[in-house]
Amino acid sequence: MTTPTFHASDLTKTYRAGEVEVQALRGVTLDLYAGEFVVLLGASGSGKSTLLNILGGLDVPTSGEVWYRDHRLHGAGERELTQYRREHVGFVFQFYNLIPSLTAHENVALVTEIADDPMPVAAALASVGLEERCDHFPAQLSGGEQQRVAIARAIAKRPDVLLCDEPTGALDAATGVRVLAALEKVNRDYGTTTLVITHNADIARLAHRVLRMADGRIVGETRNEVRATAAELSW
Ligand SMILES: Nc1ncnc2c1ncn2[C@@H]1O[C@H](COP(=O)(O)OP(=O)(O)OP(=O)(O)O)[C@@H](O)[C@H]1O
Repeated sequence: MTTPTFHASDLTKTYRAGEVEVQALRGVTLDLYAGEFVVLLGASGSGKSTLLNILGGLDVPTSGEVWYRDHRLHGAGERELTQYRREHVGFVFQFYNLIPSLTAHENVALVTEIADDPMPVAAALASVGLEERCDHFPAQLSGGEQQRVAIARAIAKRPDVLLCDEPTGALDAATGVRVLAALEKVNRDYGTTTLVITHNADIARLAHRVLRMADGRIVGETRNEVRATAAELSW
């Protein structure tokens, strides 16, 4: 077995708000491997975003270990986590967070200007099928197109890892399929290790591996011997 890209062991996360404690993760152990497309399913509140945020260096666990290759993420300081995110991780969220006053090209360029070895902006937009729309502002693009710009922005710095939290959550099915096709293509073309959180079990058919969370734990894991393509999905 190859060395995992991510290795997490017995992760817990407790949020405290005044007197109230919420145990968002209650002992998560998981390995993710280079080039995998993994879907993380689970009910609202089961801990999916918390886990994604810890893997992405946006948050730190309360206890347990989490490694990205030889980067120790548990106990890392803000500076190290910022550098880790900048060098290795692309994020895609439910809401695209594009800057309204910048064109699609300029939104992606914001990232390529500070990355070490970025792909050309036009190539990033072409890989999500938006080369013709580079001069459009977000308000001139559909929700699905805006999300594809967000994916182009996330991949333009050639991250090793793409972490996607409900990337189709705000989209209708037909539009969501095009966004998923873009994620599938990025995973295939660049070998980007991809983790997608969704409530939608149908989307799990795209994955190499499907993890299910409940109540702060991983409670199930399946592997798709035959993966569906995005075009075959409907919900
Ligand atoms: N910053 C925070 N402060 C306090 N509690 C939090 C915080 N973030 C998450 N939680 C709580 O931790 C638990 C897990 O939340 P999380 O967002 O990881 O779940 P989720 O599975 O991603 O849910 P959803 O599908 O609704 O996004 C929930 O009970 C949530 O209310």
